[in-house]
Amino acid sequence: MEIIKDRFRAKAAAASAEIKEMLKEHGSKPIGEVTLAQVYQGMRGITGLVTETSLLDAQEGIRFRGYSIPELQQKLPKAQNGGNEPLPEGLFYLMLIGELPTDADVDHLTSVLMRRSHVPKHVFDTINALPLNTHPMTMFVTAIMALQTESHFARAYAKGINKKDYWEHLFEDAMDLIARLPRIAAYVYRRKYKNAEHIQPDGLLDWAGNLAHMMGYEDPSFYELMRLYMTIHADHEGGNVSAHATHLVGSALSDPYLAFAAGMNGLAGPLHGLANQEVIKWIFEMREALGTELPSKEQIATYVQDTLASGKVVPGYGHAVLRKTDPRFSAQMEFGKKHMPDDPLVQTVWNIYETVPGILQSLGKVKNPWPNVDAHSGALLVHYGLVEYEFYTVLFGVSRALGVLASLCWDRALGLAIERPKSVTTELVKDWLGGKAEIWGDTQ
Ligand SMILES: CC(=O)SCCNC(=O)CCNC(=O)[C@H](O)C(C)(C)COP(=O)(O)OP(=O)(O)OC[C@H]1O[C@@H](n2cnc3c(N)ncnc32)[C@H](O)[C@@H]1OP(=O)(O)O
Ligand SMILES: O=C([O-])CC(=O)C(=O)O
Repeated sequence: MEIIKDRFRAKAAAASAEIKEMLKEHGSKPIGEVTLAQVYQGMRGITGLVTETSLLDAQEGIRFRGYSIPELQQKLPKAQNGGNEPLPEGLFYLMLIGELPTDADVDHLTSVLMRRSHVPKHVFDTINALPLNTHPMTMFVTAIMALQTESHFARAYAKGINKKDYWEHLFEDAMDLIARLPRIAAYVYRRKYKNAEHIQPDGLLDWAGNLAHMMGYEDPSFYELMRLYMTIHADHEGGNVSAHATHLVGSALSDPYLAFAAGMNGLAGPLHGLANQEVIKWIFEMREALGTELPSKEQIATYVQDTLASGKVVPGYGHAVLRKTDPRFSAQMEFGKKHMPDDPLVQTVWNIYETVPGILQSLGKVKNPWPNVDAHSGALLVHYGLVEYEFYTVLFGVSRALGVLASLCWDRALGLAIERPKSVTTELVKDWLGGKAEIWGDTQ
């Protein structure tokens, strides 16, 4: 039995008992009011979910179990050969268990993931059956679905299991899936862009380092970037599209492969995770239109105005919850200053940062004019030669697995219910406004 599962069992049992008591005493306490506008506008600001792994503050940004990104960069274990960036395995441990891991905990987790990382041949055959022009996110999700044959949870459920034991089987799937994703992502990358010349995993490397290695990158600072990237993209509390979709589908007791694939289909949307590809595409198009590698701030401003005038969003800017510069953007900016301060593409990202917020602010309707995580990531990747921007969201997805699958373990361990909010028709809303109907659902 792996130590991490025993620790999770103990933590989840204690939390479950505490929540039961809390609900017994306070379950009928109102938590807020909902306006009609919120119902029509993406439920923004409605508290309706519990997610233990991280919490987002509109001003400060994300905290994972209470720790900010700079704190994690300081406190999480690093790669042994002089690494400076946190190992994402450590973040996974923190999100799952709720405590900072020791170096030994992370070492153990790395070896557990390595041991579970085998991907069956039919998954590769499934990827190979897709036409080469398939988007990498479609290949990635298709491979995850093909891997569903391996679900312990689905097998156990078909045989018949006690509700109390759901999480035990789900946990196995979550660990297996996280272990296998770097291999799948690297396979997609090399099939689509590197002549299908695949690279075997290196049993001595950490989870993110191995991903870099299997993709064919050998620069140690790219390994460091992957460790940082996989850490900062992992979780963003529960209401974002990928986390919410995973949670929602998992609430029907669809196994973790099915639930995670649903989350990844959401991540593939341009207003969510696909924005990282859109950002770099937009910058490349701008450079081409202006005929320069390093557009001036005035040129950028004009290009932004043109983008807005054509009815498009400026990718990488704005956020549904955040109201300041995303600390994930700042962490990447720090990385850029340290490793590639003179790179013209990275400098362009910084010049855009000085130009766009003022313009968006002047529109008067954009609630957050500041950059999000996706505004920066692509430029760092291009620096190391990873220019195939359609692949970027796959990297985001590998990282996001850590948060949403840790959360799924919590969902089942806490016995959370199938998600099923009430919806209404506009017809009913009009009747309600006219005093002819009630609108609330059964709250019991
Ligand atoms: C990992 C992530 O998912 S981070 C987000 C990645 N997505 C992007 O970067 C895409 C660009 N940004 C956006 O489209 C939005 O800011 C979102 C989707 C992130 C948030 O959406 P919302 O919460 O609805 O934003 P908000 O309440 O500020 O929107 C109000 C108006 O401002 C517009 N707006 C918001 N951001 C931008 C932007 N970057 N460029 C232009 N207009 C924008 C909205 O489209 C909306 O316009 P409308 O009233 O004409 O429909
Ligand atoms: O929180 C959100 O809605 C989007 C986001 O930044 C993420 O999921 O990382």
